[in-house]
Amino acid sequence: MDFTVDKDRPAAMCHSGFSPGSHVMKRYVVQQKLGSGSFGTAYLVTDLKDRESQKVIKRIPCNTMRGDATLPSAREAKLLGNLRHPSIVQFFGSFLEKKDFCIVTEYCEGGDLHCYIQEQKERGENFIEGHVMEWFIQLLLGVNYLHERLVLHRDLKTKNIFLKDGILKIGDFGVSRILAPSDMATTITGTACYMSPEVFSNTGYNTKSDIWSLGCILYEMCSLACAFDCPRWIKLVSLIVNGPSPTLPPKYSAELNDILQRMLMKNPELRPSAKEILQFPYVTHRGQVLSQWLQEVIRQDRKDSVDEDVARIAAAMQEKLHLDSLQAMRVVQEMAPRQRRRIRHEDEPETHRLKLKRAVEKVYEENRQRMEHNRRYKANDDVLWVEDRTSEEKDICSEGEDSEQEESTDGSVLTISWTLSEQQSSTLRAYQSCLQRFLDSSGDSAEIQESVPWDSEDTTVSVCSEQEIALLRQECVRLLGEDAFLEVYNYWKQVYNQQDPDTVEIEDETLREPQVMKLHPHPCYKVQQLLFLEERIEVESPEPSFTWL
Ligand SMILES: Nc1ncnc2c1ncn2[C@@H]1O[C@H](COP(=O)(O)OP(=O)(O)OP(=O)(O)O)[C@@H](O)[C@H]1O
Repeated sequence: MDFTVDKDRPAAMCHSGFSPGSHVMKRYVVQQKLGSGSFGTAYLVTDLKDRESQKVIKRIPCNTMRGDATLPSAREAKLLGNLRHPSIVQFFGSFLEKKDFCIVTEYCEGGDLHCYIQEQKERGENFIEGHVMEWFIQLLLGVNYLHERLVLHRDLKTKNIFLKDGILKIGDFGVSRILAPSDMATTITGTACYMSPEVFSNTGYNTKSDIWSLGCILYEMCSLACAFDCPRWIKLVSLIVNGPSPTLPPKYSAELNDILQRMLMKNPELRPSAKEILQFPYVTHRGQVLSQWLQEVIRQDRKDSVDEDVARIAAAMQEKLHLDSLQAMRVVQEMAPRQRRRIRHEDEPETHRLKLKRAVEKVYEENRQRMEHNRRYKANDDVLWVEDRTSEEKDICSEGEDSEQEESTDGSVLTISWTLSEQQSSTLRAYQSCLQRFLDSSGDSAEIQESVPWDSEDTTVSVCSEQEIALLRQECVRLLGEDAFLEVYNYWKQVYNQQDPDTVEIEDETLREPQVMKLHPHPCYKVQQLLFLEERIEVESPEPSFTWL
């Protein structure tokens, strides 16, 4: 449903890229291309000036940008660097490479949430509620952080959420700002199925519009399908604006479904803020369980690293003793039989050494067993989560699970998916302290130090202007070429001029679907958006003149 283009992309849209092994800005070595999206191409790179860490460079052709937007874009990019939160993909900087604008961000090795959900869908299993709740809380903390700083994301979707060290991170919010710092292009041309009703009625995009999108993401995490989806733009709009809100599958709790319904209220004023959602008793309870569990994992991890040190020392001692014994044996072998008999009686130090060796072996074995016991971690999954299963879920999940699980004091089952690396453990510590701070302060925002003054005071922005529509039209022409654009545009215009564009049977020969729509569905979908917006701008009243279902 969104406009990700790669294979589908017409030749006109292809642009220059980095080749693997090449150096960029004498600092980054390109490892591989990660993929292409609507705005540009993402590459995995090694940063030679930052401990050879892995980062992502997103290369955006300047012709994708609105007008001469590079200067404001650079300013926006600089401001993005001020945002630091465990649930937000870190933005490192930007530069111009030839004629392309490049932004450098943190690399999230777990890929994006969209792919993760697709894989789960292929397995035919839903995520359990504990898993969804942990992700949801991570996203709420990130969105709350942005909103407290008066920053709107404007393009929240599963493709813009990444997994790193088992934590979900909101990314790509910079791209929309950087591409269109002075207008709202991305608000109207973003991914349609996450758009809120107010975007279509042109009453302004605000923090509550992000909440709507987050609600769509919550639904998708539970149902493994889009909350609102339809191949026809006009029908999709009608579903979002007037259709009923979807409900979660019955396996999820009434509390979670209630939260979803509140996030998907058609009237943005009735939707709760991220902070309010975090303060709902059900979410707070889950947050507390999660925070305690994280504390335990961090404590355990510290203890494990001490245990590892003890084991290393024990092993070194054992090796030293072994070498000493070999040395002693060689000396003894070189002796005459009489000499050997004599020293056998004087062999007190050797007996002492054997005792010491046995003691060290015992400590070593104890340590090994303890470490094994402590690591009741599963290595087959790339996600960190606390299970809080119903007994039925426990039965289902225990089939085929060979990892040991422990009941915590409040009955939740604790599971961690890996042995923590230094980086993972520091991410978890940052996340735990951020969650705990929120729980302790009940969301008190007095601590905000820096503010990123992008969005207006009330963080409401208009969503559509004639200029925007002109730009969208230009983009459609660029993507499809003039002739194909006109063919698709005229086709949809005629379809929409029918009495009920949704149900009309297209019998008229002149209304045969253009071939290009099959070849390049994503750009053609944009043409539908264009028509919708043109219609919107023509009418004075905020209500669209289409026949709504
Ligand atoms: N920080 C990152 N860490 C890991 N993978 C990333 C990162 N940023 C982007 N990617 C991956 O690179 C690919 C291209 O991403 P990009 O953001 O350009 O497009 P998209 O999000 O797929 O589509 P669109 O731009 O239409 O939203 C995707 O597969 C995405 O998962």
